[in-house]
Amino acid sequence: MVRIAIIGGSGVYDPKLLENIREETVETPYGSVKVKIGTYKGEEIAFLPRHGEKHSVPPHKINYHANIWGLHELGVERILSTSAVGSLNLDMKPGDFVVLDQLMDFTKTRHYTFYDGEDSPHDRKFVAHVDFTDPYCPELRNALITAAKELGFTYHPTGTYACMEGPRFETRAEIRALKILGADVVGMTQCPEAVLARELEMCYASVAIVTNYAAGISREKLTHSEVVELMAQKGEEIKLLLMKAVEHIPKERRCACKDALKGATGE
Ligand SMILES: O=P(O)(O)O[C@H]1O[C@H](CO)[C@@H](O)[C@H]1O
Ligand SMILES: Nc1nc2[nH]cnc2c(=O)[nH]1
Repeated sequence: MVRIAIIGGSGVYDPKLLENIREETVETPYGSVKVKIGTYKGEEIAFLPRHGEKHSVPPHKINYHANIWGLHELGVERILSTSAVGSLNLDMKPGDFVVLDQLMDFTKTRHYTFYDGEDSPHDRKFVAHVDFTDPYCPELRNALITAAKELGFTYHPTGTYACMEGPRFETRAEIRALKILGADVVGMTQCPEAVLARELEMCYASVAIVTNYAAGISREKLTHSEVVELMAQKGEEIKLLLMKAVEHIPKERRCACKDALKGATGE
């Protein structure tokens, strides 16, 4: 049974961190999803690159529902992900790791839930309003923080992520507004990925890697190539961090994530 999955963001396209890799295609009510499954220190781990192996899928077109449902079908309970972000916080410099603890959703065209009542394309045809006060699993956050500490990486134990629709980068005015609202970093993929995991009672956490200062803070033009370039430079560290974090994931789940649907459906 595969209990742990890694979702790779921009710059994290292959599971070179795993051994004995096989590929599985999982059919879901939202379409099929290809997942690579390998082992790390005897533990089976699933890996999927959210933009596809060749970064062919833009953030607003990712099939988040198939990805999360597919991992759930495999028996995954814990998801670690990476997110390349722009920083609004001068203390969070390019190359720094940020273990996200909060998010704000400014996306516009996405589909945000598995629970569409009668319209749901599966047998979960109920209404559900999950608690999302703390959108990230505390146990997975601790595993990431402990790993970053042990590896001596420059990291920030908390950070608020503003999720924008994209695929364009932000205007100066949008970053000014997001800063007033308390965002530390900005990206385009945490929503709905994080809440869909919560809706299936899976633990989810994301380590953000700052690739640039955000629009208006950076003096340079923002480019995706700069994002991918910095992620490539950090590739080895990201691999080490994820695998060290896997070692620190408790076998038993004592977090609230596993009971997310309790009370959410009004039953
Ligand atoms: O969040 P990940 O998947 O790391 O990707 C980030 O990198 C892209 C911008 O360069 C956007 O898709 C943004 O969300
Ligand atoms: N939205 C957004 N996503 C990013 N990913 C990496 N850098 C950025 C950025 O500046 N803005």
